[in-house]
Amino acid sequence: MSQPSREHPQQIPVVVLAGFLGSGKTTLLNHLLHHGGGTRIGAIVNDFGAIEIDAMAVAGQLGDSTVSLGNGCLCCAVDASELDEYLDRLTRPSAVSGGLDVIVIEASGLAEPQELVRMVLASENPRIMYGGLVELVDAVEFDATRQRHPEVDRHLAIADLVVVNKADRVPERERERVLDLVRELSGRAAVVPATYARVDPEFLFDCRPTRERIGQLSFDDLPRHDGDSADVDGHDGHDGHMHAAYDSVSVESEVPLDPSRLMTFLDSRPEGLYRIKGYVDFGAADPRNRYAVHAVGRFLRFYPEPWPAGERRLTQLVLIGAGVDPEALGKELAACRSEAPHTADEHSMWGVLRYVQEKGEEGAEGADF
Ligand SMILES: Nc1nc2c(ncn2[C@@H]2O[C@H](COP(=O)(O)OP(=O)(O)OP(=O)(O)O)[C@@H](O)[C@H]2O)c(=O)[nH]1
Repeated sequence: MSQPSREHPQQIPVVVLAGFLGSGKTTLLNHLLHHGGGTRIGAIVNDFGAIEIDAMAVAGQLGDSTVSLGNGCLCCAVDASELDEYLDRLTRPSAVSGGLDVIVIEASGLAEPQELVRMVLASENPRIMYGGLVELVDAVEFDATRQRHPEVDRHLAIADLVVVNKADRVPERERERVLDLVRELSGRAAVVPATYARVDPEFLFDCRPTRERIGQLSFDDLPRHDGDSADVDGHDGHDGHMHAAYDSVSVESEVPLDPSRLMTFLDSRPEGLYRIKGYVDFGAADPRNRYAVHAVGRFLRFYPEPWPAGERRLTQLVLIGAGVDPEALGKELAACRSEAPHTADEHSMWGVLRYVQEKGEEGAEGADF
């Protein structure tokens, strides 16, 4: 979307990637990393939850050009000077050989995008420039998300690019309806449908020089919502933010989980438990693979993948929900630990395998968090 101008050839565009929980932000970031056509991408990954699942999912692909902001919501967890520190790290001439072409900040699914944009605009780092806001929309969940979070409309209104994702999961007429609605709400943004966030990377960053962005946001363009007294650093009351209503639980276990117990837990998960992500170790039930797990609303999928060599065998899960009892959820998950982690029961994985994607059924890029 944005490109260093001739006057500031070394300025690196910083693109903010936002969108509600599970809409496909990490999938898009991974897509860009795979299909960026040689563009050197730095990433700042922010997660809501104490275990950095998203950072793990992109780690290894970026080497020293990724930094992770850890627990909490970017718009609250750090102030502009802290963000600057991360940007400095990525833009230091020695940081990545040859330098980066673009930096992508993957916001937590509960972030307030305008706060992030403000932070980038307020950055004192002369080597960066604001490169635009990309909003991901889950086409399946869009109506329900808007109902629960009317502020989504406000987020779309300041976006530069809206990717209406999961097109594969809605019939064509429904897709067109959502696209029209998003176009109406987002005003000046380019709106593109996508499956597995496969959009042309050129939508986000220009691989060739000098295309100046038209109508780039400035502070004045950023709407201030009711009660928003944010200063330039983006510090304000956070009561109206989406994350104020959400709780997250992080669970880590060295004892493998019992597949049947976990499925009982997942099949009866409470309505408000909107998002689950992480990796599960089923121990002797499948010693070769770890299972990436994703739940978004009522959608559930497991993605088996061979344990990386030398990786500690751990289950790491982050659960995010509204109106849930984090302590009770933690206890329920703890009760899913296997009592006989070294004994395999050949039937025990059946429940899990129902939720494993068939080859060719979904995106070829597999488990993208
Ligand atoms: N069917 C389908 N699934 C998708 C698509 N895009 C992403 N997914 C799946 O949706 C789930 C969530 O995707 P992520 O990329 O992790 O979403 P996210 O926005 O980073 O999630 P949070 O970090 O929790 O906010 C994963 O299981 C993805 O594989 C799509 O276009 N179609």
